[in-house]
Amino acid sequence: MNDMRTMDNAVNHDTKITARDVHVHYGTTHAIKGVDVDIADRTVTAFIGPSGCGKSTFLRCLNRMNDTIPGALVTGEIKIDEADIYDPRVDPVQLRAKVGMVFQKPNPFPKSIYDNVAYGPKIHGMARNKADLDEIVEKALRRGAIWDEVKDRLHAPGTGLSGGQQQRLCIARAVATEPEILLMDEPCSALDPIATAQVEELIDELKQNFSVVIVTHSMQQAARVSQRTAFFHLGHLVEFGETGKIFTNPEDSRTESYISGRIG
Ligand SMILES: Nc1ncnc2c1ncn2[C@@H]1O[C@H](COP(=O)(O)OP(=O)(O)OP(=O)(O)O)[C@@H](O)[C@H]1O
Repeated sequence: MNDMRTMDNAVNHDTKITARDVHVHYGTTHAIKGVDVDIADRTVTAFIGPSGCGKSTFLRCLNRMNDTIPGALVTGEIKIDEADIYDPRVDPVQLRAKVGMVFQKPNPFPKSIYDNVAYGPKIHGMARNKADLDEIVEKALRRGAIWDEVKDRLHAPGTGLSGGQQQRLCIARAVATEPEILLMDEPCSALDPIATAQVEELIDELKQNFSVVIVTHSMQQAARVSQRTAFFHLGHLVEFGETGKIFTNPEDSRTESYISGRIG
């Protein structure tokens, strides 16, 4: 692992997240086994690996979403910008504003398009008045690459949009609180190829401002959108490095088997 980290010169951004010896247990299931990783700032990092290997579990460690799962126990150390996110003084709600999340299935609130995006900035006291809030909503919808499609129907329900539009609305909602990191758990798995291409293009733009970590079942997607890839297998982070290298010249035979379709 250490060799992989130092050999990986493809992205030179600073480290945003460090994880050391992270383990996750769900009751008697040991889902994550001693993961060490450094995730770079303003970079797309993909988590790949066979079903059940722990990708989503590890992703949820990064904004303490596992706290909400009864019986889940996370140990080890995870730091964002050198600060331990599991320190008891950290408020998980504030943390999740800084580390936004987009889920597999688009999940807009049963509210208007405007209110979906305005909700987070409102509860975090980001707007002094209505004009401020309007500006925040517009900026987020633009960053979500959906402004042009919704600007004339901001007060229509978010649930009335197409699946791909709903997912971009959810991305706009996630970026509205000005997070620094965006976690995406298979964000395109419910989308058709056109909507998938739009979201992938958006992910590419988002990396200018955010660290993006994406769980994907599609190796093609990982290759298209990410600069770094982590391959998980049976709860271990087997290999982590520059995406091109992972897909063309992996070090570990398990990675090789997975990318060539022999496991998974
Ligand atoms: N809420 C939970 N309660 C108990 N066990 C869980 C829970 N979530 C995940 N697990 C277990 O932890 C392990 C890792 O699951 P996880 O969903 O993180 O894998 P994954 O790689 O994201 O899988 P997939 O690609 O199928 O989504 C599996 O054995 C799974 O059954």
